[in-house]
This record gives sequence, structure tokens and C-alpha cells, in this order.
Amino acid sequence: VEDSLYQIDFQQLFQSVELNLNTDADETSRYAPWSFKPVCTQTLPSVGSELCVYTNATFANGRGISIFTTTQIAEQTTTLPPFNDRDVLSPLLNTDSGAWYTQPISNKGIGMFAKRPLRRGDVIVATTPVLVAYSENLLSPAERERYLQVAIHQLPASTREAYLNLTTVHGNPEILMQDIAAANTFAIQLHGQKHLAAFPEPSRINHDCAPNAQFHIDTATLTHYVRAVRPIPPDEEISIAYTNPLDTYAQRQRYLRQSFGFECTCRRCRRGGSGDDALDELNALQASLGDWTAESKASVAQAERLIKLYQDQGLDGYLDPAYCHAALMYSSVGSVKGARKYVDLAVDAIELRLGSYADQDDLGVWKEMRRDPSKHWSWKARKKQSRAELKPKPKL
Ligand SMILES: C[S@@+](CC[C@H](N)C(=O)[O-])C[C@H]1O[C@@H](n2cnc3c(N)ncnc32)[C@H](O)[C@@H]1O
Repeated sequence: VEDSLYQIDFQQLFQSVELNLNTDADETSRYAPWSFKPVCTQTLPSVGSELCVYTNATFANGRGISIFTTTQIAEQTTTLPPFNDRDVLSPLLNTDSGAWYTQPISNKGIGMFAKRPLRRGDVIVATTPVLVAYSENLLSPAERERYLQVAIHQLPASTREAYLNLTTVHGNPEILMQDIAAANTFAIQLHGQKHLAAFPEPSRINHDCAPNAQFHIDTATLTHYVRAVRPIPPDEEISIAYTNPLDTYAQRQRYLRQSFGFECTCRRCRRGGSGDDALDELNALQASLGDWTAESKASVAQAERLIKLYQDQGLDGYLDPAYCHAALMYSSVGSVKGARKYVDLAVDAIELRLGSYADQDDLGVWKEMRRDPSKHWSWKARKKQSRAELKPKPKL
């Protein structure tokens, strides 16, 4: 019985969509900037509003976008630059940048590979989302599925195909839209609310705990960027981390198994729990370098060792804390050259990892330190300490 009810509701939703598709320009412009009449849930008490499917079929040069969210968030989203000024979207966006190709890879489904040599910082792929969905646990899976079906159905045909061709976690055709979303979406904040966003091209990038690429999402332009974090030769697989690579082996494995249903067999994971020794050393070094008391054992050698550890672990995209520690360490012993070198590397690494999420105030402080390390609080701080330590203790 439930199945047939589900079918009827589903058909009704689609009928309204089809009707809208056949309406004349006046009718469609009634919902501008949306291409169709929004399809909405009941008011959801804990959200304080209904959730509706909003589709703009011409977004990003005809790629289209469907957003399942509250009326208020949808309205706020339409004030974002890409809804108002085509020129803010780079012409390279959503196009084949010539940097990658996809092909099947054993035990991982499809993967993305480098087509040409890539340097650290190169943008590999930049895309806008085709689906953005409010992250909620309020609708039943069957209900949620119906709205997501409308969202996908209303997209231009090639975009719809791109979504439907993506892989699933469970292989459950009853909730196919959600199953695809589970395997492929990235979390994105829209007006302070967590949403899940699907970007079909970078969705082909597999996971590695020592990834050679990193992604960040610029929420102002709704753009997902994937950039190389180390040189990548042609035909090497491009990888990103689905989980925090600084977590322990067991934590990483648990998360990947539970959320994505696969066992990670990357180089770091093949070492099993013994690979955590490097993380322990890394944490101990960071604790030591973060110790600014008179008893601190922090040294330049420790800072250099910390950087090498990150690099040896393949954590090239996560080097910013190590570079920050090194910049402070060199400053603290009065080395302008060392401080400047590592501030430059730290700023570059922060911008690479966080993109538009990088804290501008924080970056401003580092850049200020670069201009004149001697004005920074860390300047000769450890020298003063060691001098203080050398001084005979006053007799009580
Ligand atoms: C975002 S998709 C990546 C592209 C996917 N391989 C495909 O065929 O479209 C995520 C899914 O890819 C697979 N996957 C990703 N990284 C993997 C890895 N390191 N080992 C095995 N499977 C992986 C898992 O099935 C996961 O749910």
C-alpha cells in the first residue's frame, strides 16, 4: 500500500513539474529567478518554515542548479554574485580544464587522473553545484526522495544525466537521489545553515589519507575548487581526503567505512595502527613548539623535524601549522630570514587549504609579521627566555 501511495504522490509532483515545463515565458517568469513553481513541504516546526525545491535552469551558463531549502535561504542565495552577474564566474568554470580525465580503477570504481603535469597550487577543476540540499533529519527518506527527484528532474538534461551517473553508497534504487548524495556531496554553509552540495566532476575524485589535492568551496560564488598540493605527474590518480588525515588510523577507517562503505588501503592505511607513531611524534612536537614557558624545550631543530614529518607522511596540504610553528620559532631566536621564509610558506599553505574561508585577520597578522618580524610578540622571545634561564636565580 505504501508503495502505491508513494507512486501516486510521486506522479503528482511530476505532473506539476511537467505542467510548468510547458508554460509560456510569462508563466515561468512569474517565479523568477526560478524556472519553475517551487515545490514545497509542509511547514517543518523545528525549521520554522517549509522546505522547497528551487531550480534555476540557466544558472552558470545553462548548467542549472536546484536548491532544496527554506524560502528565506533561497531568497538570500539569489543575492549572491553568480545569480546577478555572469562575469563573476570564471570562463574556465564547469569546463574541461584539460588538467584531468576519468577512468575506472581497480576496487575504487571511477577515479580522476592528471592529464598533464600539475604544480602545487594549480586549480585542477572548478565547478558550481547542480544540487544543494538543506541538511535535515526531519523528513522520512521516502518524502525527502520525492523532493530530490523533483530537484534533479528539473535540471537541464545533461546536468541531470551527470548527477544520475554518479556512484552510490548502498545501491538502493528506492532512494537513489539520496544514495547518490550520500556518496558524492560536500558540506556547504548557506547563510549559516549546513547544506549538502553535489558537484559531479570532482565527485569522481577518490579518497586518500595523504592526498595530492585539496578542495575548498567559495560560498560567495558557490564554487568548488580542487587544487594540487604537490606536483602531480601525468596519469597519477588525483585524490582528496574525505576524512581528517590527522585522525588516527582507526578513526579514519571507521569514518570511511560508516559513511562511504569502503576500506581505505592507501599507503598510510597499509601501515595500520603503527602509522599512528608518526602522528604521536607530530603532536608531541607541536605541543613542545607551542610551549612558551621558561621550561620549554622548543628548538629550531624541532620545527624543521615537524615540517619533515608532515612531508614524509604525504600531508603536503596540511603543512600550515608546521610552517606557523617554524616562523614563530625562527622569530623567537631572532632570525629575520627564517621567520620571513616560513611566514611566506604558512600564508601560502593557509590560503591553499582554506581558500576564501581563510581568516583574513589571522592572515593580516602573519603578513604584518613578515614586514617586520622584530615587532612581533615572538621576536627573540626564546632568546630572552634562555638568557633569563642563564641568569643566576635570585637568592631568596
Ligand atoms: C565521491 S565517489 C568517488 C568516485 C567513485 N569512485 C566513482 O566511481 O564515481 C566516493 C565513492 O568512491 C569510492 N571510493 C573513494 N575512495 C576510495 C578508496 N580510497 N578506496 C576504495 N573506494 C573508494 C567509494 O565507493 C566511495 O563511496
